[in-house]
Amino acid sequence: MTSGERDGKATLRARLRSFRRGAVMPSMASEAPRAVAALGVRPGRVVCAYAASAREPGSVAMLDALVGAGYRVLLPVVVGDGLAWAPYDGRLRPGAFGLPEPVGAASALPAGVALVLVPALAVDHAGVRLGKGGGYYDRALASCAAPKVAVVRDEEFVPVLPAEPHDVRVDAVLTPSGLVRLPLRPRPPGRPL
Ligand SMILES: Nc1nc2c(c(=O)[nH]1)N(C=O)[C@@H](CNc1ccc(C(=O)N[C@@H](CCC(=O)O)C(=O)O)cc1)CN2
Ligand SMILES: Nc1ncnc2c1ncn2[C@@H]1O[C@H](COP(=O)(O)OP(=O)(O)OP(=O)(O)O)[C@@H](O)[C@H]1O
Repeated sequence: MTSGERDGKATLRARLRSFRRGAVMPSMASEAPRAVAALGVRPGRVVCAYAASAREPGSVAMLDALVGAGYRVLLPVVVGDGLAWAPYDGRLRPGAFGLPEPVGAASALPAGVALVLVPALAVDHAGVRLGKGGGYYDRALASCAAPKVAVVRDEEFVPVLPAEPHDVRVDAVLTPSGLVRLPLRPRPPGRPL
């Protein structure tokens, strides 16, 4: 990626962040457990989620609803330039970047994770995800085999985003309108939607 393309990613991130300022974020409390179940994940399995900030779709209600649906929920904890994972037990405290973090002991991503809900600023039709720019999720999920589902607002599911080789593609996108498996198959030329 050239420095121009990198600037493009940064500009896009700034625009997407300002687009969220002042907007009401969806709680995703009903959508998230429904999507996890729709992807075939049974109660009792481990689902990685995230504790949303005020400017991200998602909520504590989403985490409680996942627990209520019988999933074992893990949340990320920033450790250096990596992520560790700790169980969500109903308690959160302020962590790195002012984001809420779980209170219990954190460890490496365990084997047997059934699905990962991933925060994003935007996702494209190919499954390319634009995050906050720290590269945390790209590093943490580089060798994670579980399906990855990015959670964004409807307007943030867009046709094309800039992609780099290290960007971990997501397998689906969840918005308040529902779950869409990715990549979306391109339409044959000349065929209308
Ligand atoms: N809810 C949530 N949890 C998450 C993430 C996320 O995007 N959302 N992460 C996703 O990777 C990881 C944390 N990574 C982050 C990377 C950058 C920034 C960020 O906003 N950086 C600003 C400065 C923030 C500040 O200190 O004021 C910046 O770099 O400009 C936040 C989190 C793990 N946990
Ligand atoms: N697998 C990786 N190994 C090493 N460095 C990486 C890896 N993935 C990302 N990075 C580093 O992280 C930087 C930021 O990556 P990128 O712009 O894709 O972040 P992002 O996906 O938006 O952020 P996040 O994953 O935290 O939400 C990259 O420039 C790169 O240096």
